[in-house]
Amino acid sequence: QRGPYRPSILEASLRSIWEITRMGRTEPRDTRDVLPEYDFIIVGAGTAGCALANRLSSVEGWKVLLIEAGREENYMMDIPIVANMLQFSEANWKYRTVPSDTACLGMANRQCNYPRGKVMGGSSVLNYMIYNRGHYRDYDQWELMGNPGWGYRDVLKYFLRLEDMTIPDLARDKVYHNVGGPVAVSYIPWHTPLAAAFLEAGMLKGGWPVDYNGPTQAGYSYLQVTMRNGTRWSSNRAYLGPIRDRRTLHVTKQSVATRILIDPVTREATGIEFVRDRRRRVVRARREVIISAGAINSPQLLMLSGIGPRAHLQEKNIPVVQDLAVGYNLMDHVSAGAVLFLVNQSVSLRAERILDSHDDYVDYIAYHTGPMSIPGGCESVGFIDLKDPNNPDGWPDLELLFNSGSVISEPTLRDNFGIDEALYQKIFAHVEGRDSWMPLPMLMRPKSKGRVMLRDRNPLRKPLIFHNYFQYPEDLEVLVDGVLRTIELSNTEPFQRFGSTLHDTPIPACKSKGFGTRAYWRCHIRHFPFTIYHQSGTCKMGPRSDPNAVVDSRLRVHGVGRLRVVDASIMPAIPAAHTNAPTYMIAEKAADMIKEDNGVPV
Ligand SMILES: Cc1cc2nc3c(=O)[nH]c(=O)nc-3n(C[C@H](O)[C@H](O)[C@H](O)COP(=O)(O)OP(=O)(O)OC[C@H]3O[C@@H](n4cnc5c(N)ncnc54)[C@H](O)[C@@H]3O)c2cc1C
Repeated sequence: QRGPYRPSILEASLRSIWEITRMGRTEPRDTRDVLPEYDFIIVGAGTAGCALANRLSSVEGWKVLLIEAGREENYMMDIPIVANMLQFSEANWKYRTVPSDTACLGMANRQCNYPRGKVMGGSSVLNYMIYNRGHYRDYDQWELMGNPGWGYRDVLKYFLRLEDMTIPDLARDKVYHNVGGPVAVSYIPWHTPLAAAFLEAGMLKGGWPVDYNGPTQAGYSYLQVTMRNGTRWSSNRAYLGPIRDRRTLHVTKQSVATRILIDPVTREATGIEFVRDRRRRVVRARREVIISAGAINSPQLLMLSGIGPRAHLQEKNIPVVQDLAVGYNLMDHVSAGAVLFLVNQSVSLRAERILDSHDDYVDYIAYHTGPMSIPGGCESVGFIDLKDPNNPDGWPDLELLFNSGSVISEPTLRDNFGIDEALYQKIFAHVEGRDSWMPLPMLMRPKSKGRVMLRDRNPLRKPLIFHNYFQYPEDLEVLVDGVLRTIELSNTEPFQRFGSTLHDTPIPACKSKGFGTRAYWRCHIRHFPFTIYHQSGTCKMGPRSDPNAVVDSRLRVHGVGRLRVVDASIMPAIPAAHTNAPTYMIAEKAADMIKEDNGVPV
C-alpha cells in the first residue's frame, strides 16, 4: 500500500504545498457586511447547517445568511491522524459535563469532556469520519413515535442523495448506495495488521462480514469513512466548497448568535441577534430562522430566547415565550473506555513512531496513504445485537469500535477524555512505550437521558450539561458484555499472533471487586466512560401531544412561527449509528420540507 516511488521529504513537502495552492479557496468568503434582511437565516455551519445552506441558496430568488461562531477550516484539519489534536484547538467549544458521582469518576474533577466543533463544518471537522446510517428500525421507530414521513422507506432517499460512494463494490448496490452526491465515502486507504486481526477474530467468534450501510447492519467491517483521497470530507468541503462563489449565500464567521428575535404579538421569529468583533448586530429573516447550532448550542439558544421549560427560564429571569421541554432528552453513545490490550510487536499506531518516520510522512504528504490516513486510530467495527447475536437482521445494541492505539499510544489521548492525571500514572504510566489496541465497546441504544440547562442568561457562558450516564443499570450491563466480548476476541488466534494480553493493572477504587469480574468492569466503566460524541435529542421531534417534543415532524418549533431546528438535536431517539450521516439526512429532508412549505416544488 506504500506509494510506488519514494520522494524525499523536501519533494513530498513541495508537492503538498503545490496541492494546497491548487486547492485554492475551499469555502465561501467571510461576509463582514451582512445585509439587513435575508429570506433565511441559518445559525451554525456544522453538518446540518452547511447542507441546508447549500440546498436553500440554490433556490432562485432566495437569499440565505449562514452565521457561524468559528473560523475557516484548514488543510491541517483534514489530515485524518490529527483528529485527536483538533480538540485542543479553538475549533472545539471545549464543553465538560457537570461533576457526577455515578460516572466519569476517573476523570479530572469527575467531569467528562464533551467536544463540539466550532469551525466552518462544525463537528464534521472534529469527527473521526465514521460513516454510518443506522438500522432501518431506528427510523421506523421515529415514525412510530408520531413523526410521519421519517420511516426508513422515506429517509433512505435522503441518505442516498447525500452520498458519493467511492468504494466500487458498494457503489454497485444501487438500492442502498449512490454515486455523485456531495459527501464522499471511502475505505481508509491503509490499515494496521491489528485491524485485520480484529475482523478475523470477529469471524471466528461467529460474526460475518457486512456492508453496514446496506440492508442489514449487524456484522464486521473495515470502517466506511467520509474521506476523499485520504483527506477529511467535512460538511464544509462537501456542501460549501462547490458553491463558494454563489452570490445568494452569505456567511458571517466568528459570529455568535445570542438571541432569536420573536415578535411578541404574532409569536413568529423575525431575525437573529449576534455578536461579531464584540459588537451586537441584528439581522432580519423574511421567511424563516433555522437553528442548526448542534445538540448543545441549539437548546441553549432557544432557552436564551424564551423557548424552554417555564420554571427553568423563570429561575434565570428570562421571559417565557413558549413552555417546551428544551434541553431534555440528551442522548449520547457512551463506551467502555481505557480497556486496553498489549501486544508484543510494533504493529499498533504510536505517536512517536509516526512522528519519527520519514516513510509515514512521505506516504501521507505525497500519496495520502499510510498511518497518517487513519482517523485518530479508528479502523474497523463490529455491530452486535446482544439479544439476537446470530441474526444478520438484528438491531445492534452494542458496537465494538476497533482502535489501533490506546490511551498509552500518544500523550494527548488521555487529555481528550480528561483522564485524571494521578490515576493515569497509577494504572497506565508503567506500560507507556508498549504497543497496544483498544476496542471501545459502545452502547448503541441507551435508555439513560441527560439534560442541557442554562448556567445563567449570559449567551457567551457555557451551558450546564448533565450526561446521566447509567441512570438505567441495563445500559451499564451492555457495556460489561461488550468488554467481555473484546476479551474473547483478544484470546483468538489472530490476536494471539501478536501476543495480545489484557492490561490488568486494576483501578485502585475497583480492586476490591476482583479484577475481571462483572462487578469490576461496572466499576471500571463508571470511572472511564468515553463519549463517542453523539450528543443528540435535546430539541426532540414529536407531536404536540408528546410532553417532551420541541419541534413537530416538519421541524417547526411548537407554538412559535417561522422557526425551525435542523440538526442532531431533533432526533427523538438516537439511532444505532454514528450521528454524522443521520444529521446530513435530517438536513437534506428539512431542505425539501422548507421548500415545500414555501411553495417551491421539490
Ligand atoms: C470529536 C468528535 C468525533 C465524532 N466522530 C464521529 C464520527 O466518526 N462519525 C459520526 O458519524 N459522527 C461523529 N461525531 C458526531 C457528528 O460529527 C455530529 O453528530 C454531527 O456533526 C452533528 O451535526 P450538527 O449539525 O448537529 O452540529 P455541529 O456539526 O456541531 O454544528 C453546529 C455548528 O453551530 C455552530 N454554533 C453553535 N452555536 C452557535 C452560535 N450561538 N452562533 C453561531 N454558531 C454557532 C458551531 O460552531 C458549529 O459549527 C463526532 C463528533 C465529535 C465532536
